[in-house]
Amino acid sequence: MAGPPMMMKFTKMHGLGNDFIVVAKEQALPDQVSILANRICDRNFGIGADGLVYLLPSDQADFSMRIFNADGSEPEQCGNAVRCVARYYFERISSEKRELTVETKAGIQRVWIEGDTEDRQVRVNMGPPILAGLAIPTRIDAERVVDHSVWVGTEGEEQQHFSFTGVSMGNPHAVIEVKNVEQFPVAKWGPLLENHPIFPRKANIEFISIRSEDELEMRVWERGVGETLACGTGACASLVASYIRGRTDRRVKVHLRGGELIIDWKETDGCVHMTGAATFVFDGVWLG
Ligand SMILES: N[C@@H](CCC[C@H](N)C(=O)O)C(=O)O
Repeated sequence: MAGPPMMMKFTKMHGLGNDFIVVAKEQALPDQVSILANRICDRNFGIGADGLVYLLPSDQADFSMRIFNADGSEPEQCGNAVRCVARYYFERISSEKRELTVETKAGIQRVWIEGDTEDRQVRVNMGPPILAGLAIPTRIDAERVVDHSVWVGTEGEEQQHFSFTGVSMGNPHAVIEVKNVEQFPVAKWGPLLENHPIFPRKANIEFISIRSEDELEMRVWERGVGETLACGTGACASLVASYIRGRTDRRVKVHLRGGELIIDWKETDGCVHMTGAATFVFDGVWLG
């Protein structure tokens, strides 16, 4: 661990409005990186972002990525951040190859840089979903957690019933189908579900409405962040849950508040591929 940076160069990027402060060319994480993430992601007193992302050296892949949520917690995975740092690496560090490998806490991922600068898309193989209850993790000892009932609310207050399907894409997700996701009070029920004791490491909560067998709408309450405009792993989890519940095909377009992602759960190897935009916003210097 290195000492805290006084001045730190960063690049602001986003994947469909899921925004990150990307820090590259450091050799190691600074001390107290969680406190830094919490301060720097603050939208009033910091730069403002959903997460702080470090692009670091790796001896197993082209580079490694560590991400910290806005509350300072470190998730295992982040689909939109992987796509952002892959684009960063390709355009700012080495454009030698369009197929890259990225080491994350959830394993090594393969990423493809597709299209021209104007219309650049980034595809990532997010690996196979984890469906076993205890592995997601949930407190349910079952091979799959499909349409499992939970009640949320506090004693004396309004109680609400939900049916969720559990999926891990390296990080834990609970997917809930609702009638009209656009009108759904995500900020009311999201935090109660995120912190429900059925999820020992909390969970990201996706609320979805199915448009057709190949299109769905999704809003997300992210663990450690709150409602965000998009979530890559959440979109993958939503497709997996919808397919195993017989509600969609294996390939869908996911409409998020910040844009669209194409999610494809390949029959050949059981891996979930995600394709979408990753966008540069600006470069800056954090004065700590
Ligand atoms: N926005 C992300 C997921 C970020 C991590 C998440 N908040 C967690 O704690 O698991 C994505 O694009 O996947």
